[in-house]
Amino acid sequence: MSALIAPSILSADFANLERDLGAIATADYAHVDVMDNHFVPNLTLGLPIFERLVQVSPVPIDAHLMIADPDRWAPGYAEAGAASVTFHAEAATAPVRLARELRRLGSRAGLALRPATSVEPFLDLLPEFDMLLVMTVEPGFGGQSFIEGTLPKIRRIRDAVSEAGLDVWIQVDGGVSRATIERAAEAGANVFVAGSAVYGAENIPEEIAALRALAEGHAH
Ligand SMILES: O=C(CO)[C@@H](O)[C@H](O)COP(=O)(O)O
Ligand SMILES: [Fe+2]
Repeated sequence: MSALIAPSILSADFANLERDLGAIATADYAHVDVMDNHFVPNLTLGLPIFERLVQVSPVPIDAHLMIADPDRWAPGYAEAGAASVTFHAEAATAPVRLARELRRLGSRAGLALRPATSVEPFLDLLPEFDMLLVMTVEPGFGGQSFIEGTLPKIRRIRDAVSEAGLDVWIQVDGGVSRATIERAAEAGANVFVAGSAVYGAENIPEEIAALRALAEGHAH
């Protein structure tokens, strides 16, 4: 499976989001972090801005919802045209019902796990999802360092997905850079979110290409 790169616009200039989406036109997705100051101690943007981002982005949008009550709010992001909507396992009341609703609305459905959340209770639900997101930092902020202790969870998901013969993508988010992406790919991740590494680079297209090449060198 090829490696997909999804730069996070959390590290973009919020006064120039259209320009900064244009800067990642060679990426596979634009990763949009929605934070509500309840599920995480930070606040970013909501549906009115998100709807415009979908309209102006040169690449499909991958929504990462760090919000309370995703059962209520997540379908709106699929209706707005997100290619993928990921909500947190810790926040959802009825994850299967919500995943089915997202798929019915035409979006891929993703389930996110904080670093300390075990995947075991969710393994039986893998067929209901298109992607599992393993947070490799505590959600809420960009620029944190990669938590190596999440690698066994990535391997566990990779093994469960392949044993079940499923095509569930594994995304990593947080602290992904040239220094860490190979270990995440080796463990089984195939979708790589990078905020500060991409937007902090001198040459953004070159950084995206370098991350993709490093990940593909270790892909399964
Ligand atoms: O979801 C989040 C943070 O909660 C991320 O998507 C960050 O935006 C990643 O930033 P870097 O760690 O790559 O700087
Ligand atoms: Fe994210």
